[in-house]
Amino acid sequence: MSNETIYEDLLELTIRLAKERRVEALLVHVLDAALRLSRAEGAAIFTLDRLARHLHRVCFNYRGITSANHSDARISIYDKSLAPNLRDPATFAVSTATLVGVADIDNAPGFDFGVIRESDKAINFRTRSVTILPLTVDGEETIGVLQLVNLPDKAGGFAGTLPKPVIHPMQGLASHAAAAIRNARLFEENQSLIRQLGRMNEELQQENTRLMSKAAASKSKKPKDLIGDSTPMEKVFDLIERAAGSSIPILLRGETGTGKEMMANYIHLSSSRSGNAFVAQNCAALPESLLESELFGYIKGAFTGALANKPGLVHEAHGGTLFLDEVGDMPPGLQAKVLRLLQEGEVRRVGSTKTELVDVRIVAATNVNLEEKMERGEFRKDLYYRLNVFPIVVPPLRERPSDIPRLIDHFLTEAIGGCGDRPELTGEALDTLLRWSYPGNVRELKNILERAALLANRGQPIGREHLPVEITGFRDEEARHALPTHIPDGDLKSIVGQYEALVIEAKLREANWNQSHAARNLKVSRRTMVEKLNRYSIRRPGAADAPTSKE
Ligand SMILES: Nc1ncnc2c1ncn2[C@@H]1O[C@H](COP(=O)(O)OP(=O)(O)OP(=O)(O)O)[C@@H](O)[C@H]1O
Repeated sequence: MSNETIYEDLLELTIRLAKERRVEALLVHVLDAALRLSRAEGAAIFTLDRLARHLHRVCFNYRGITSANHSDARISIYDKSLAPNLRDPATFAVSTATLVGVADIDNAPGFDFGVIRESDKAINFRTRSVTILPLTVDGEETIGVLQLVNLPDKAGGFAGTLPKPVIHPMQGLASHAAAAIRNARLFEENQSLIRQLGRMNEELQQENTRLMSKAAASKSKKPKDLIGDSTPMEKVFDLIERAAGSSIPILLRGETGTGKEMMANYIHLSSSRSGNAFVAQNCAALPESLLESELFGYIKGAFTGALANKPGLVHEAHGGTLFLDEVGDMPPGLQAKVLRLLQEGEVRRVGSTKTELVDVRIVAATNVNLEEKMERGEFRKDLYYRLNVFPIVVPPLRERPSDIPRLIDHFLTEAIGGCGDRPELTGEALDTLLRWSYPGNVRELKNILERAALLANRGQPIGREHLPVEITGFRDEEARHALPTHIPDGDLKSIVGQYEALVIEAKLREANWNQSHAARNLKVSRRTMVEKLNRYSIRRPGAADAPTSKE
């Protein structure tokens, strides 16, 4: 092989190595070039592991039998007594960073060729001579060895070593190969670190999002005076928070006094509109014409007394929230106007021919059965469907008794208005409050406690005697169903009559003396109810007349 060919080969390899970033492909190039240059029968590359304890054969080409995979073939750098293993020619070359050339392995007593013979057996090969070049980077760090086997000898056999003119180029090849292998490994490590970092980054981002949503949830704008941590109320708050981000209309449903207005306010506070106004209007409180001018405003001269233009509540709520309480009682004429506001965002002031655009979110509330009203033609279907996009039902207090203790605490603190100590409750009074069914819901509890706080002497606890007779007249649910301990003498009809009177009275108290309500609960007609009230002379405490008329 001429010098020119050698250098051309080396140049080509250098170019290839510079381009190749995959370690395996690079090893194959190095072996090819080494075989061409040395004309050896086989070549292999061994590299040191991270801890420099073993040499691993990572690639070989013996008479065309190749492998570029990490194989199990490995040689220990240290012997059992942890001294460097200098008997094996490869570990000797790597430990001393010197070239080893053995022309005949059967006649080289200084070395142990056990590993070579073992691997020969595995591939049915016979190694005669071996030349091992250390793979050293920058003349400092040895990362492995290049092993050439069966170099040609002058006699045409394979007992040769590297001819002198090839030693130098071969060492050049080894040092290029060492640098390229190290760089490719660094590149692969970098890639895997980048992938690892990417995965860690993704995990961090997920964790961050989780923490942020947790923080957002704990930064909930729920006002402090909005009490409720029972499961039914948690569900309500969850729905509110879900809907808060959008501007869809919300319909709050629930009995009177359950806190619908407070919820409406909370919806507003949780939304992006919280910087603008929250405006509430009770639709049952005003006659139609007044309600219209209140809601939509008027222009000067629209009616007697309209001395100047006046904006309506919708204008005031621009950018914010308009709460329409008792929407079920909205007069039919106005329902069409509210529908237009909902659909187009358009309003027209009383007396004006011009329409204006406003941006308001509508939250409506009702304690009546809108579906029944719709059936009776008292509530527009289109408005119903438009309002009922996101209904939230606020449960009655009797369905969330676990909220009662905190509500009691809250209202008693409120009742003293920051003056003096909050009154205590006797166990009996607390028991009574916990057992009551609250037809008037939270508002009723609030009223009971405000009254009791006034009645109790300062410094004295609130007892049963400070609670309304309507509620102390009751025993608990079980007692109501159990037979009384004393059954009066008499015939069955009169005994049952006495119980009937007691039951009717109890139901009336429960319904706040609303006869129709009590009749409905007892599933009797109102006429039967009135008859029985007269028969048993039942009347509301404090009422003078006979109970035959309307409530
Ligand atoms: N969860 C609550 N925490 C504290 N106070 C409450 C709560 N719910 C209701 N209240 C109080 O009860 C009273 C009635 O509440 P609100 O007016 O919001 O009820 P509502 O359902 O809108 O009643 P209505 O249907 O009669 O208009 C208010 O004084 C309110 O402060």
